[in-house]
This record gives sequence, structure tokens and C-alpha cells, in this order.
Amino acid sequence: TLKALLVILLPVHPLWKSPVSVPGGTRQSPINIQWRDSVYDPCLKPLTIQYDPSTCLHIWNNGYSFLVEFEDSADKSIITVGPLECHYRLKQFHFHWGAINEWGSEHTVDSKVFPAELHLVHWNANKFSSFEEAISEDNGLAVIGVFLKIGTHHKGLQKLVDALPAVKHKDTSVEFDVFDPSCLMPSCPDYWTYAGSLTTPPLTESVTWIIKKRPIEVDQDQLEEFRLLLFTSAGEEEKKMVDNFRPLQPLMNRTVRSSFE
Ligand SMILES: CCCSc1c(F)c(F)c(S(=O)(=O)NC)c(F)c1F
Ligand SMILES: [Zn+2]
Repeated sequence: TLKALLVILLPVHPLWKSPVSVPGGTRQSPINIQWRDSVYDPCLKPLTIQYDPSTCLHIWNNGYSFLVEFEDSADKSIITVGPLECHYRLKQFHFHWGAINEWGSEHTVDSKVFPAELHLVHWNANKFSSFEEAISEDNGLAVIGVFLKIGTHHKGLQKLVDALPAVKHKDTSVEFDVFDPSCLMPSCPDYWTYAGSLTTPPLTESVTWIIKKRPIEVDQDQLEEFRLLLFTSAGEEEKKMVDNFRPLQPLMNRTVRSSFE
């Protein structure tokens, strides 16, 4: 099918500048989560999320996605428990999406692709003194992945969507004073977790992934606003910011655990 052909061709997709595979990589992301192969771990507790909306700083277009960044000089917005042995500070969140609703997410579940995926990036403030240090260390980062599906309008997301025209071009930013990212979480506490990597350079294998089982719903107009962003700077020939996801990586010798039976 067209989709299969495109997925095969995707690794050489011109918009994907990073190496599709990392030499010697044994725990790369994203992966397909095969539900029946995931192993229920009764020791996995619900994730504890404590975000302080006033730590929100700004939104910026980094030429790959749009990032909402947070002030991380203290333990004000943190996640703990779940599969984590330490507390992790929220650094930023961003999204990956497709040109059309048929693809866009980085992870897949039983090979099902979602139109988009939210990543909330946290760093281990118990063990390291900065995000920059943690990014290349084992257990340095914890990323919550939330799938997006097309459905009802998402009121919390709309505040973010309304600010996107101000960051249309690469290297533009806009102040974003108060935002509580917990409004972007599905109500269901269930998740899968596995040891993986960043999906953008430097692709370091430092991430404990926490993938929420249930998606959140956004409406078509909201996702279309993502697709109006540009990879390019003002004055350059415009390239729409779409298909900013990495191809699936081999599971290799990894087990995906579930927090639910
Ligand atoms: C040099 C990193 C800049 S911050 C960042 C990011 F911008 C990003 F896109 C991803 S991702 O791999 O794409 N998604 C988890 C990250 F993990 C990050 F930490
Ligand atoms: Zn990401």
C-alpha cells in the first residue's frame, strides 16, 4: 500500500537529517509496543506528577518541533515513583506529528500509528546537576509519551495552539507565562515503560520511556495549526514542519513492562 511504501522510504526522507541508525546502538527509540509481548510488573506504581504552572517560561520553534520550556533550577515541576527510583525535573515538552492523520507518532502500539505524539522531557535531579549533563547519562532522562488522536476539541491544548502563529519560523519564541502540562495527560494512569533513547540528535541512550496507554483527543483544526509551523527561518524558502518523527528502531534485547494487567 501507499502507506507501507512511504514507511519503507521514510528512513531516507529528506526531512530526516539525523542518522537513521546509531552505530552500536542497543536501546534506540522509538519502538513498536507489541501489547501481548509486554510484561505486567505489579511493582510498577502510578506515576506521581507535580507540575507548578508558574514554572512555564516560553514556547520556541527550534527548527524541528515547537518546545514549551520550563524553569528547572528547583524541584518545582517534578515526576516521581512509577518506574522511577529518583525524582526528575520537567525541562520541556514538545510534539511529533505527520503531514496527514494517517501517521505522525514516533511509537506505535501493535503497529497502530497515531497522528501525533506528545513528549514531556524530564531530567534526573537526584543524580545530575543539569539537563545538559543528564542527557548523555544512564537514567539521565525520563520522557512521558502521550498519543494524540483526532476527536473532541482539547481546551487545555488550545492555549498552546493560539500561541503557535507567533513561533511560525525556526528560532522564534514567545513568552508563555502560566501553563499546567498535566492538562495534557489522559485520565487513565496505565502506562508501558522501557529503556530507550532520544529520538533526535544526540540520540543518547539515557531515557526511561513512560508511554501512556490511552491517547488524548484533539480536534482536526488544532492539529492543522501544528502543520502551519515551518522548519525554516524567516526569509528562507518555506518548508512546512510536518513528519518530524524518527522511524521505528529494533527492539533488540529489551522487554516492555506494563503497569496494568
Ligand atoms: C538536545 C536535546 C534538546 S531537548 C529534546 C528535544 F528537543 C527532543 F526533540 C527530544 S526527542 O528525543 O525528540 N523526544 C524525546 C528530546 F529527548 C530532547 F531532550
Ligand atoms: Zn520527542
